[in-house]
Amino acid sequence: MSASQELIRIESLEGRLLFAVPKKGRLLQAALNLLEGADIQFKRENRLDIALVKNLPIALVFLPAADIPTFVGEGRVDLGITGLDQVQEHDAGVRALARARRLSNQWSPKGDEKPQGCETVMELGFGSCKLQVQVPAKGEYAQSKDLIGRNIGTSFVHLAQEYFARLELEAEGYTGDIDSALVAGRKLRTKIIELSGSVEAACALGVADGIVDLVESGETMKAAGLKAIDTVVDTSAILIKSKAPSNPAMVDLIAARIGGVITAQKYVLCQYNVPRTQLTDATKVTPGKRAPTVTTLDEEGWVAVSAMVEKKRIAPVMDDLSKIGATDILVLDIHNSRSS
Ligand SMILES: Nc1ncnc2c1ncn2[C@@H]1O[C@H](COP(=O)(O)OP(=O)(O)OP(=O)(O)O)[C@@H](O)[C@H]1O
Ligand SMILES: O=P(O)(O)OC[C@H]1O[C@H](OP(=O)(O)OP(=O)(O)O)[C@H](O)[C@@H]1O
Repeated sequence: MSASQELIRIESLEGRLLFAVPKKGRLLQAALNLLEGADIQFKRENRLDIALVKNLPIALVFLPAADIPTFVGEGRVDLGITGLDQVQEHDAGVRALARARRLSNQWSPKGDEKPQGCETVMELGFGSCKLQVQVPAKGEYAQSKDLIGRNIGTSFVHLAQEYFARLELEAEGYTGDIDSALVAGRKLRTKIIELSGSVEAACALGVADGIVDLVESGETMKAAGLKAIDTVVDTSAILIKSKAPSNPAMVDLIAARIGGVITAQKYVLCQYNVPRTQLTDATKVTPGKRAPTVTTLDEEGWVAVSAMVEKKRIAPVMDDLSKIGATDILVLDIHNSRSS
């Protein structure tokens, strides 16, 4: 792209809310599905990492999931979709930088003028996995503390540093807060080795004694001959916003739309008829998200009930309703929803 085309693009961002979306990897497709459900319409040109939204004053910015907390945290981008693990790693990095500044006396108590950091708006219901400490399945290490003083391979360097600092301090009987201990210039005995991918290979290749990496099904871990011995973070995808968004009303609108899509994905609508005498029992089975809707049927002693039920619970709920005497039980998909 020529410099002038680049300029036109940057100018066309003016007045638009910037929304960061993972550009590849595990979160990309689910994030795109959410945007589609929220009717955020855009066309991503080949190789361009910015896409203007056609029907709203928004621009999507496609970034690596690991960088999104930095852009949102510094207020360069208003909203973002990424993993909680990435936000926590970023926050741990900010703490490490602050400690390093204090140690070198470059720390100013006033801090920067702009509010830093990002806020979680909501969990998005995908990208669930665990950041775990893993060791060779047939090796000598049984607990994380056995790895103190050893080599640890990870892409989550700052979380791993804090995790092992805490372990080392516990092993020494230290009960104060770890930040003060680290600010006091305490050196980590465990060596954290930064790796950018294929972390599971590090033990077999002799680079590391243990690793800290993500586990979902456990297939990759098993294939590499590793086992998990502790969890550092239980993570899933989240929507984050900057502490000083350029257009708070637009942030709220997008959050409400995305929240509606998530609710629609999570719930089904269950409708049934039940004798009025059984209504109390039936509404205990289907209390609804807020409350069930009950209408009188054109048949003496019967009512019709309609309630939202979590998709994953619908089969036992239908069994219970049948036992109570409910009939004509229907389950309907919810296309979209809005609760406020
Ligand atoms: N196996 C998994 N199951 C579910 N979610 C995952 C899984 N692996 C990663 N994630 C989530 O997706 C985020 C991005 O990971 P992913 O491996 O897709 O990154 P990436 O941008 O492709 O980077 P990299 O080039 O380092 O692989 C993670 O931070 C985590 O929140
Ligand atoms: O427990 P599992 O279901 O096997 O998933 C875990 C793997 O998924 C992620 O990697 P990904 O496949 O996204 O590739 P990457 O190593 O390039 O990040 C993660 O880093 C693990 O390697």
